[in-house]
Amino acid sequence: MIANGIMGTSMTRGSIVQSYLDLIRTVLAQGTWQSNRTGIRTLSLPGAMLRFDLTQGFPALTTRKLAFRSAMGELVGFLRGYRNAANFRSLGCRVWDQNANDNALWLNNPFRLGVDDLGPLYGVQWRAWPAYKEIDLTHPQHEAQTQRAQAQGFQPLCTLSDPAGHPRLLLYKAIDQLRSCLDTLMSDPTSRRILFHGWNWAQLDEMALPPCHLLYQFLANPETRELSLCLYIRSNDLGLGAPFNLAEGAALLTLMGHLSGYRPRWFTYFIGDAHIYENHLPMLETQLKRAPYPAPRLSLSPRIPSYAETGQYTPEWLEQIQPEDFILEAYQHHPSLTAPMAV
Ligand SMILES: Nc1nc(=O)c2c([nH]1)NC[C@@H]1CN(c3ccc(C(=O)N[C@@H](CCC(=O)O)C(=O)O)cc3)CN21
Ligand SMILES: O=c1ccn([C@H]2C[C@H](O)[C@@H](COP(=O)(O)O)O2)c(=O)[nH]1
Repeated sequence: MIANGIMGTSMTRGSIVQSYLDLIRTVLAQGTWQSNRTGIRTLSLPGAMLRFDLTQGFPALTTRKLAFRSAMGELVGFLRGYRNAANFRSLGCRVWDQNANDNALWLNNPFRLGVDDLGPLYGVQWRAWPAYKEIDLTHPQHEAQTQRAQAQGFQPLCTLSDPAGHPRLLLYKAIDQLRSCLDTLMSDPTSRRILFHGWNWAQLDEMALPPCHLLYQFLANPETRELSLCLYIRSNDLGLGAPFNLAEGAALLTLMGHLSGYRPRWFTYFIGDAHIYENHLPMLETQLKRAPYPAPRLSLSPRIPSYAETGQYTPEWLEQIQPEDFILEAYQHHPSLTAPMAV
Protein backbone atom coordinates (compact mmCIF):
# COMPACT_ATOMS: atom_id res chain seq x y z
CA MET A 1 0.00 0.00 0.00
CA ILE A 2 2.73 2.47 0.93
CA ALA A 3 5.90 2.10 -1.15
CA ASN A 4 8.81 2.56 1.27
CA GLY A 5 6.52 4.54 3.51
CA ILE A 6 7.00 7.53 1.21
CA MET A 7 3.36 8.31 0.49
CA GLY A 8 2.67 8.64 4.16
CA THR A 9 -0.79 10.12 4.46
CA SER A 10 -2.70 6.84 4.43
CA MET A 11 -0.46 5.30 7.07
CA THR A 12 -2.18 3.07 9.60
CA ARG A 13 -1.00 1.37 12.80
CA GLY A 14 -0.20 -1.80 10.86
CA SER A 15 1.79 -0.08 8.15
CA ILE A 16 4.31 1.54 10.49
CA VAL A 17 6.50 -1.57 10.56
CA GLN A 18 5.50 -2.42 7.00
CA SER A 19 7.46 0.57 5.69
CA TYR A 20 10.64 -0.78 7.37
CA LEU A 21 10.01 -4.22 5.85
CA ASP A 22 9.40 -2.63 2.43
CA LEU A 23 12.76 -0.91 2.68
CA ILE A 24 14.42 -4.25 3.51
CA ARG A 25 12.74 -5.77 0.42
CA THR A 26 13.88 -2.84 -1.74
CA VAL A 27 17.50 -3.19 -0.59
CA LEU A 28 17.39 -6.97 -1.17
CA ALA A 29 16.04 -6.39 -4.69
CA GLN A 30 18.03 -3.31 -5.76
CA GLY A 31 21.08 -3.18 -3.48
CA THR A 32 24.60 -4.01 -4.64
CA TRP A 33 27.25 -5.96 -2.74
CA GLN A 34 29.98 -3.74 -1.33
CA SER A 35 32.96 -4.12 0.95
CA ASN A 36 33.68 -1.73 3.81
CA ARG A 37 36.06 -1.14 6.74
CA THR A 38 34.47 -3.87 8.91
CA GLY A 39 35.34 -6.79 6.61
CA ILE A 40 31.69 -7.92 6.54
CA ARG A 41 30.13 -7.23 3.15
CA THR A 42 26.89 -5.30 2.78
CA LEU A 43 24.07 -5.11 0.29
CA SER A 44 23.84 -1.34 -0.08
CA LEU A 45 21.44 1.14 -1.60
CA PRO A 46 22.40 4.82 -1.89
CA GLY A 47 19.52 6.96 -0.59
CA ALA A 48 16.25 5.95 1.09
CA MET A 49 13.49 7.57 3.09
CA LEU A 50 10.87 6.42 5.59
CA ARG A 51 8.06 8.61 6.84
CA PHE A 52 5.92 7.89 9.89
CA ASP A 53 2.72 9.50 11.11
CA LEU A 54 3.25 9.21 14.86
CA THR A 55 -0.46 9.72 15.57
CA GLN A 56 -0.78 6.17 14.20
CA GLY A 57 1.65 4.67 16.70
CA PHE A 58 5.29 4.35 17.69
CA PRO A 59 7.80 2.93 15.18
CA ALA A 60 8.97 -0.11 17.20
CA LEU A 61 9.75 -3.29 15.27
CA THR A 62 7.05 -5.91 15.77
CA THR A 63 8.54 -8.66 13.59
CA ARG A 64 11.07 -9.27 16.38
CA LYS A 65 11.43 -7.91 19.88
CA LEU A 66 12.97 -4.42 20.05
CA ALA A 67 15.45 -4.00 22.93
CA PHE A 68 13.44 -0.93 23.92
CA ARG A 69 15.00 -0.41 27.34
CA SER A 70 18.49 -0.54 25.84
CA ALA A 71 17.54 1.92 23.07
CA MET A 72 16.08 4.37 25.61
CA GLY A 73 19.26 3.96 27.69
CA GLU A 74 21.29 4.96 24.66
CA LEU A 75 19.08 8.01 24.04
CA VAL A 76 19.28 9.11 27.69
CA GLY A 77 23.08 8.73 27.58
CA PHE A 78 23.17 11.04 24.55
CA LEU A 79 20.85 13.54 26.27
CA ARG A 80 23.33 13.68 29.17
CA GLY A 81 26.34 14.10 26.91
CA TYR A 82 27.97 10.78 27.93
CA ARG A 83 31.12 9.62 26.15
CA ASN A 84 31.94 6.47 28.12
CA ALA A 85 30.53 2.97 27.49
CA ALA A 86 30.37 2.33 31.29
CA ASN A 87 27.93 5.26 31.61
CA PHE A 88 25.77 3.75 28.86
CA ARG A 89 25.88 0.36 30.64
CA SER A 90 24.68 2.01 33.84
CA LEU A 91 21.58 3.05 31.84
CA GLY A 92 21.00 -0.54 30.66
CA CYS A 93 22.64 -0.08 27.25
CA ARG A 94 25.57 -2.29 26.19
CA VAL A 95 25.61 -1.51 22.48
CA TRP A 96 28.68 0.76 22.76
CA ASP A 97 30.97 -1.77 24.50
CA GLN A 98 32.51 -3.16 21.31
CA ASN A 99 33.04 0.21 19.66
CA ALA A 100 34.80 1.42 22.82
CA ASN A 101 37.01 -1.59 23.45
CA ASP A 102 37.21 -3.96 20.46
CA ASN A 103 38.26 -1.84 17.49
CA ALA A 104 42.03 -1.82 16.87
CA LEU A 105 42.04 1.57 15.13
CA TRP A 106 40.29 3.17 18.09
CA LEU A 107 42.44 1.34 20.66
CA ASN A 108 45.50 2.90 19.03
CA ASN A 109 44.01 6.41 18.78
CA PRO A 110 46.02 8.82 20.97
CA PHE A 111 42.81 10.70 21.85
CA ARG A 112 41.22 7.64 23.53
CA LEU A 113 41.08 8.34 27.27
CA GLY A 114 41.22 4.69 28.36
CA VAL A 115 38.93 1.69 28.82
CA ASP A 116 35.33 2.35 27.75
CA ASP A 117 36.06 5.83 26.35
CA LEU A 118 34.28 6.64 23.09
CA GLY A 119 35.51 10.18 22.47
CA PRO A 120 33.35 13.28 22.01
CA LEU A 121 30.56 11.65 20.01
CA TYR A 122 26.82 12.32 19.71
CA GLY A 123 25.82 13.60 23.16
CA VAL A 124 28.98 15.65 23.65
CA GLN A 125 28.29 17.46 20.38
CA TRP A 126 24.55 17.77 21.13
CA ARG A 127 25.06 19.29 24.57
CA ALA A 128 28.55 20.82 24.51
CA TRP A 129 29.77 21.46 20.95
CA PRO A 130 33.11 23.23 21.46
CA ALA A 131 32.93 26.58 19.69
CA TYR A 132 35.62 29.23 19.29
CA LYS A 133 35.34 32.81 18.12
CA GLU A 134 38.24 34.96 17.04
CA ILE A 135 37.90 38.71 17.17
CA ASP A 136 40.27 40.87 15.15
CA LEU A 137 41.36 43.51 17.66
CA THR A 138 42.24 45.95 14.86
CA HIS A 139 38.63 45.93 13.60
CA PRO A 140 36.88 49.26 14.39
CA GLN A 141 33.91 47.37 15.88
CA HIS A 142 35.92 44.88 17.92
CA GLU A 143 34.52 46.09 21.23
CA ALA A 144 30.91 45.71 20.11
CA GLN A 145 31.79 42.30 18.66
CA THR A 146 33.36 41.17 21.93
CA GLN A 147 30.41 42.42 23.98
CA ARG A 148 28.00 40.57 21.75
CA ALA A 149 30.00 37.34 21.94
CA GLN A 150 30.19 37.59 25.73
CA ALA A 151 26.45 38.24 25.95
CA GLN A 152 26.03 34.92 24.11
CA GLY A 153 28.19 33.21 26.73
CA PHE A 154 31.56 33.16 24.99
CA GLN A 155 34.44 33.47 27.50
CA PRO A 156 37.75 35.10 26.56
CA LEU A 157 40.60 32.55 26.56
CA CYS A 158 43.66 34.51 25.40
CA THR A 159 44.96 36.89 22.77
CA LEU A 160 47.07 35.66 19.93
CA SER A 161 48.43 37.04 16.71
CA ASP A 162 47.33 35.76 13.31
CA PRO A 163 49.83 34.96 10.51
CA ALA A 164 49.78 38.63 9.40
CA GLY A 165 50.71 39.68 12.94
CA HIS A 166 47.29 41.16 13.82
CA PRO A 167 46.24 40.72 17.45
CA ARG A 168 43.14 38.54 17.93
CA LEU A 169 41.04 37.71 20.97
CA LEU A 170 40.11 34.03 21.27
CA LEU A 171 36.84 33.18 23.01
CA TYR A 172 35.26 29.81 23.83
CA LYS A 173 31.80 28.46 24.52
CA ALA A 174 30.38 24.93 24.80
CA ILE A 175 27.19 25.15 22.75
CA ASP A 176 24.17 23.26 24.06
CA GLN A 177 22.53 22.71 20.68
CA LEU A 178 19.67 20.62 22.03
CA ARG A 179 18.71 23.14 24.70
CA SER A 180 18.86 25.91 22.08
CA CYS A 181 16.43 23.92 19.91
CA LEU A 182 14.01 23.53 22.82
CA ASP A 183 14.34 27.22 23.75
CA THR A 184 13.67 28.22 20.13
CA LEU A 185 10.56 26.00 20.00
CA MET A 186 9.31 28.14 22.89
CA SER A 187 10.43 31.56 21.64
CA ASP A 188 10.24 31.31 17.83
CA PRO A 189 8.38 28.13 16.85
CA THR A 190 7.85 29.03 13.18
CA SER A 191 11.61 29.23 12.67
CA ARG A 192 12.92 26.88 10.00
CA ARG A 193 16.32 26.85 11.67
CA ILE A 194 15.60 24.63 14.67
CA LEU A 195 18.22 21.96 14.19
CA PHE A 196 21.23 20.34 15.75
CA HIS A 197 23.97 18.21 14.24
CA GLY A 198 26.84 16.01 15.20
CA TRP A 199 29.32 16.25 12.34
CA ASN A 200 32.06 18.27 14.03
CA TRP A 201 34.96 18.10 11.55
CA ALA A 202 37.43 19.31 14.16
CA GLN A 203 36.76 16.27 16.34
CA LEU A 204 35.81 13.42 13.97
CA ASP A 205 39.28 11.92 14.45
CA GLU A 206 38.84 11.92 18.25
CA MET A 207 35.71 9.72 18.15
CA ALA A 208 35.42 5.93 18.29
CA LEU A 209 32.95 6.24 15.41
CA PRO A 210 31.93 9.37 13.48
CA PRO A 211 28.20 10.05 13.92
CA CYS A 212 25.73 8.11 11.77
CA HIS A 213 22.52 9.93 12.78
CA LEU A 214 23.82 13.41 12.40
CA LEU A 215 21.21 16.04 11.56
CA TYR A 216 17.97 16.59 13.46
CA GLN A 217 15.55 19.32 12.36
CA PHE A 218 12.39 20.10 14.33
CA LEU A 219 9.39 21.64 12.56
CA ALA A 220 6.63 23.07 14.72
CA ASN A 221 3.14 24.10 13.73
CA PRO A 222 1.82 26.43 16.45
CA GLU A 223 -1.68 26.32 14.92
CA THR A 224 -2.13 22.55 15.09
CA ARG A 225 0.26 22.25 18.08
CA GLU A 226 2.09 19.51 16.17
CA LEU A 227 5.84 18.95 16.09
CA SER A 228 7.66 17.02 13.37
CA LEU A 229 11.22 15.80 12.95
CA CYS A 230 13.42 15.29 9.91
CA LEU A 231 16.41 13.09 10.72
CA TYR A 232 19.35 12.42 8.40
CA ILE A 233 21.45 9.27 8.86
CA ARG A 234 24.55 9.10 6.65
CA SER A 235 25.06 5.33 7.09
CA ASN A 236 22.46 2.92 8.45
CA ASP A 237 22.80 -0.72 9.45
CA LEU A 238 19.23 -1.75 8.66
CA GLY A 239 19.34 -4.95 10.72
CA LEU A 240 20.61 -3.60 14.06
CA GLY A 241 21.03 0.17 13.89
CA ALA A 242 17.80 1.26 12.18
CA PRO A 243 15.42 -0.25 14.79
CA PHE A 244 17.29 1.68 17.51
CA ASN A 245 17.52 4.88 15.45
CA LEU A 246 13.80 4.83 14.63
CA ALA A 247 12.77 4.28 18.24
CA GLU A 248 15.18 6.90 19.58
CA GLY A 249 14.23 9.53 16.99
CA ALA A 250 10.53 9.10 17.70
CA ALA A 251 11.14 9.14 21.47
CA LEU A 252 13.24 12.31 21.25
CA LEU A 253 10.56 14.01 19.16
CA THR A 254 7.93 13.02 21.73
CA LEU A 255 10.04 14.37 24.60
CA MET A 256 10.82 17.68 22.85
CA GLY A 257 7.11 18.14 22.09
CA HIS A 258 6.11 17.24 25.66
CA LEU A 259 8.45 19.88 27.10
CA SER A 260 7.36 22.59 24.65
CA GLY A 261 3.62 21.92 24.27
CA TYR A 262 3.38 20.01 20.99
CA ARG A 263 2.06 16.60 19.95
CA PRO A 264 4.45 14.50 17.82
CA ARG A 265 3.31 14.20 14.20
CA TRP A 266 5.58 13.44 11.21
CA PHE A 267 8.88 11.64 11.64
CA THR A 268 10.77 11.61 8.35
CA TYR A 269 13.87 9.47 8.26
CA PHE A 270 16.43 10.01 5.48
CA ILE A 271 19.24 7.52 4.91
CA GLY A 272 22.45 8.07 2.92
CA ASP A 273 23.99 4.57 2.68
CA ALA A 274 21.20 2.09 3.52
CA HIS A 275 22.78 -1.34 4.01
CA ILE A 276 22.25 -4.89 5.14
CA TYR A 277 25.26 -6.81 6.51
CA GLU A 278 25.66 -10.25 4.95
CA ASN A 279 25.42 -11.97 8.34
CA HIS A 280 22.07 -10.27 9.06
CA LEU A 281 20.30 -11.84 6.07
CA PRO A 282 18.79 -14.83 7.94
CA MET A 283 17.40 -12.54 10.68
CA LEU A 284 15.82 -10.22 8.12
CA GLU A 285 14.48 -13.04 5.94
CA THR A 286 12.75 -14.55 8.98
CA GLN A 287 11.19 -11.17 9.73
CA LEU A 288 9.89 -10.82 6.17
CA LYS A 289 7.94 -14.05 6.69
CA ARG A 290 6.25 -12.71 9.84
CA ALA A 291 3.06 -10.64 9.74
CA PRO A 292 3.58 -7.30 11.52
CA TYR A 293 1.44 -6.47 14.56
CA PRO A 294 -0.21 -3.08 15.00
CA ALA A 295 2.27 -0.45 16.20
CA PRO A 296 2.48 0.13 19.97
CA ARG A 297 2.12 3.53 21.66
CA LEU A 298 4.67 5.59 23.54
CA SER A 299 3.88 7.51 26.69
CA LEU A 300 6.07 9.47 29.07
CA SER A 301 6.03 8.98 32.82
CA PRO A 302 3.55 11.36 34.51
CA ARG A 303 6.38 12.75 36.65
CA ILE A 304 7.62 14.64 33.57
CA PRO A 305 5.57 17.84 33.37
CA SER A 306 3.76 18.38 30.09
CA TYR A 307 4.07 22.05 29.09
CA ALA A 308 0.66 21.88 27.40
CA GLU A 309 -0.91 20.92 30.75
CA THR A 310 1.15 22.83 33.32
CA GLY A 311 2.28 25.90 31.35
CA GLN A 312 5.65 25.46 33.06
CA TYR A 313 8.80 25.28 31.00
CA THR A 314 11.06 22.61 32.51
CA PRO A 315 13.98 22.06 30.12
CA GLU A 316 16.01 20.39 32.89
CA TRP A 317 14.11 17.18 32.11
CA LEU A 318 16.33 16.83 29.04
CA GLU A 319 19.04 15.71 31.49
CA GLN A 320 16.88 14.35 34.31
CA ILE A 321 14.81 11.88 32.31
CA GLN A 322 15.54 8.18 32.97
CA PRO A 323 15.19 5.31 30.47
CA GLU A 324 12.15 3.96 32.36
CA ASP A 325 10.32 7.28 31.89
CA PHE A 326 9.73 6.17 28.29
CA ILE A 327 6.84 3.68 28.44
CA LEU A 328 5.89 1.44 25.53
CA GLU A 329 2.22 0.45 25.66
CA ALA A 330 0.37 -2.39 23.93
CA TYR A 331 3.63 -3.74 22.48
CA GLN A 332 2.88 -6.98 20.64
CA HIS A 333 5.86 -8.56 18.91
CA HIS A 334 7.19 -11.79 17.43
CA PRO A 335 9.97 -13.68 19.29
CA SER A 336 13.46 -12.18 19.67
CA LEU A 337 16.04 -12.57 16.93
CA THR A 338 19.48 -11.08 16.81
CA ALA A 339 22.70 -11.03 14.77
CA PRO A 340 26.32 -9.94 15.35
CA MET A 341 27.30 -6.28 15.13
CA ALA A 342 30.05 -5.43 12.62
CA VAL A 343 32.83 -3.64 14.52
N1 LIG B 1 27.85 -2.11 12.77
C1 LIG B 1 27.24 -1.26 13.58
N2 LIG B 1 25.90 -1.16 13.52
C2 LIG B 1 25.24 -0.30 14.32
O1 LIG B 1 24.01 -0.23 14.23
C3 LIG B 1 25.99 0.48 15.24
C4 LIG B 1 27.37 0.34 15.30
N3 LIG B 1 27.98 -0.53 14.46
N4 LIG B 1 28.12 1.03 16.19
C5 LIG B 1 27.55 2.03 17.03
C6 LIG B 1 26.11 1.94 17.24
C7 LIG B 1 25.62 1.03 18.29
N5 LIG B 1 24.27 0.67 17.78
C8 LIG B 1 23.77 -0.60 17.99
C9 LIG B 1 24.65 -1.65 18.16
C10 LIG B 1 24.16 -2.92 18.43
C11 LIG B 1 22.80 -3.11 18.54
C12 LIG B 1 22.31 -4.47 18.92
O2 LIG B 1 23.08 -5.39 19.09
N6 LIG B 1 21.04 -4.64 19.09
C13 LIG B 1 20.46 -5.90 19.53
C14 LIG B 1 20.01 -5.86 20.96
C15 LIG B 1 20.98 -5.26 21.89
C16 LIG B 1 20.49 -5.23 23.33
O3 LIG B 1 19.82 -6.20 23.75
O4 LIG B 1 20.78 -4.25 24.01
C17 LIG B 1 19.23 -6.18 18.71
O5 LIG B 1 18.94 -7.37 18.55
O6 LIG B 1 18.59 -5.23 18.28
C18 LIG B 1 21.93 -2.06 18.36
C19 LIG B 1 22.42 -0.81 18.09
C20 LIG B 1 24.05 1.32 16.55
N7 LIG B 1 25.39 1.42 16.10
O1 LIG C 1 23.23 4.93 15.21
C1 LIG C 1 23.85 4.22 14.42
C2 LIG C 1 25.23 4.07 14.53
C3 LIG C 1 25.87 3.28 13.63
N1 LIG C 1 25.19 2.66 12.65
C4 LIG C 1 25.93 1.76 11.73
C5 LIG C 1 26.03 2.17 10.30
C6 LIG C 1 27.29 1.42 9.85
O2 LIG C 1 26.96 0.06 9.60
C7 LIG C 1 28.17 1.49 11.08
C8 LIG C 1 29.10 2.68 11.06
O3 LIG C 1 30.12 2.44 10.17
P1 LIG C 1 30.69 3.59 9.19
O4 LIG C 1 31.80 2.89 8.44
O5 LIG C 1 31.21 4.69 10.06
O6 LIG C 1 29.57 4.04 8.30
O7 LIG C 1 27.27 1.63 12.16
C9 LIG C 1 23.82 2.80 12.55
O8 LIG C 1 23.17 2.21 11.67
N2 LIG C 1 23.20 3.59 13.44
